[in-house]
Amino acid sequence: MSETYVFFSRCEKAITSAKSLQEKARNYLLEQTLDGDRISAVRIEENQFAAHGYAWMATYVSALENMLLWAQRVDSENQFRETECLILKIAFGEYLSQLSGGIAISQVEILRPQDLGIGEADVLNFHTNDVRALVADGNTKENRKALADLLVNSLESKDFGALGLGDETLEMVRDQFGKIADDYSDAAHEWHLKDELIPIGVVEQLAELGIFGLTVPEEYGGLGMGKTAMCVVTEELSRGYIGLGSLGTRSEIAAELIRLGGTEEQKQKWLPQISSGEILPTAVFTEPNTGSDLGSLKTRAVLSGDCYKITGNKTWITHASRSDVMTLLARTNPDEPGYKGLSMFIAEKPRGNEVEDFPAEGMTGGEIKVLGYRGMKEYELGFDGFDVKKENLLGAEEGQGFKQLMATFESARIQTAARAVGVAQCAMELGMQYAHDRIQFGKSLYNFPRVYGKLVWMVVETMIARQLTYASAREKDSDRRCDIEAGMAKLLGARVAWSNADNALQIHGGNGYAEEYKISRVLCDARILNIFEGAAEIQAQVIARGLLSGRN
Ligand SMILES: Cc1cc2nc3c(=O)[nH]c(=O)nc-3n(C[C@H](O)[C@H](O)[C@H](O)COP(=O)(O)OP(=O)(O)OC[C@H]3O[C@@H](n4cnc5c(N)ncnc54)[C@H](O)[C@@H]3O)c2cc1C
Repeated sequence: MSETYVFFSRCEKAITSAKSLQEKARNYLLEQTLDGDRISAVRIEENQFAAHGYAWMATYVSALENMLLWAQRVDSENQFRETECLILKIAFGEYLSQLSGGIAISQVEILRPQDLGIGEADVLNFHTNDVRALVADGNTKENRKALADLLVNSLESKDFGALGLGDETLEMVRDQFGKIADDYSDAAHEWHLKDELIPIGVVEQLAELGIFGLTVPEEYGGLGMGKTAMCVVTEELSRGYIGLGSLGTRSEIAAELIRLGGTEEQKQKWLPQISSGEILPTAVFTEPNTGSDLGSLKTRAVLSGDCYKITGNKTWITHASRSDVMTLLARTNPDEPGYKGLSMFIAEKPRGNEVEDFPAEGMTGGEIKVLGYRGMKEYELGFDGFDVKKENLLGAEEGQGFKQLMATFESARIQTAARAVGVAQCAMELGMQYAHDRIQFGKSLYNFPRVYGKLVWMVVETMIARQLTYASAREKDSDRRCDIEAGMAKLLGARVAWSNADNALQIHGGNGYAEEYKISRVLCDARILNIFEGAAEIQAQVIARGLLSGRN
């Protein structure tokens, strides 16, 4: 029996133990939250810390499962080298330890086993010989040092462990977009510092490469690629700059909305123009008093002749000025205060110009200055009798807006998870470069265990977040429901991006705090990932509810 085989089979058995632990937590939570045979929303909220902690626990277990699948795939391609072996060892050692020792669901909230009704005996049962062996030979100082030695030239070789994409086309796509990301890396920092829009020439270049229609079916003018390709492109562009990786986000949302919820006529009309990048969409959902609880939004749409008149306020609208069409969620039925009264519109608007950001009748707007995630700019918008043609009601049916939007959440979250992985990789690479260049106490920072230890963990955890993201994309590509998987990828990815950025800045010392250094920007860029596309608490809620109701 080969050593690799023994290792994999040990990982498999540890996953079985982790799943038993997860099952104990689930049973405990069901006891707390079941009202008859239904899960009670009120009781979930009363037990929110435990419920969200359970979501995190399940995310860790899924992460381990997907890491093992990754390793097996890589091994089948004869690419399971010492680097991949150490990544797997450290990942298993650390996450298994945290499962029974405590998971930081935020910097100030540590989930302990007892919070989920898991007693000492259960923890002892979890610590099987296999789990103990993996922890003992997991995130150890020897393994961290060995991996740090193997990664010493990674910035030149761009080899931070085999990705296991298993597809030559995807590898080529990755190379192509990776080069673009590298080419614009310096310019992007200038756009950020000057708080400028990404130059339109760059948008046009990316449009020509098809990023706006990547996943749109070919019959509607897109490239007809899967969500896995979307992840690869998004990750690489975001590694250069989150703004580049986010240019396609609103096109992806609009295209999904129209593809899944539009009439055939709407698909024929809008999808080709979105795919080519001829029109840039913006997503207009959030309101000043309504963010996470979108179902209660207030902006009204009243039918008057051939048009709906839109009245109300929206906020946090990305790329709003330089866009040509808004996917706009508004209330068509005032007697229905919940999500059932909402409808989605494909609202045309003129693009902003040098004189006016919003040269449209019935529409005003103002820029919101932000810490990071610049390059497209954020706006608050006011609508006062703004006209939207009746034919632009999505699906030609009122009251479907929230459902239509929910149907796009999986894809949007997978795309955001990929952005997070790109930002995490960027932070790690910046930290590694600085650690090599900076000499203190007569040697480069990379030589200190507390410095390479941070970097090694960044490499490992970025790979974990990446594999979870690819796994959710594969689920989506197989047409399976994957709201839980997408939520897990987004939840973990956002944390990894933030912790990588924070720790890479730490490695930069004082210089990291200077605007001149890219890591200062990456820290600000990374922070948003835990807030938009569903804040971390909302993702945890979705995951917990889904798992408690028996979906996985
Ligand atoms: C840079 C940026 C770009 C954006 N782009 C767009 C865009 O293009 N289009 C658009 O429509 N919107 C956009 N948004 C809005 C974004 O989607 C919202 O900020 C997000 O949904 C959170 O809503 P909120 O800010 O109102 O926070 P709130 O809903 O007020 O929540 C604040 C915090 O409270 C906590 N919280 C909320 N609900 C719960 C709960 N049930 N349980 C426990 N904790 C909870 C969370 O920690 C959350 O972060 C953007 C936001 C930003 C900052």
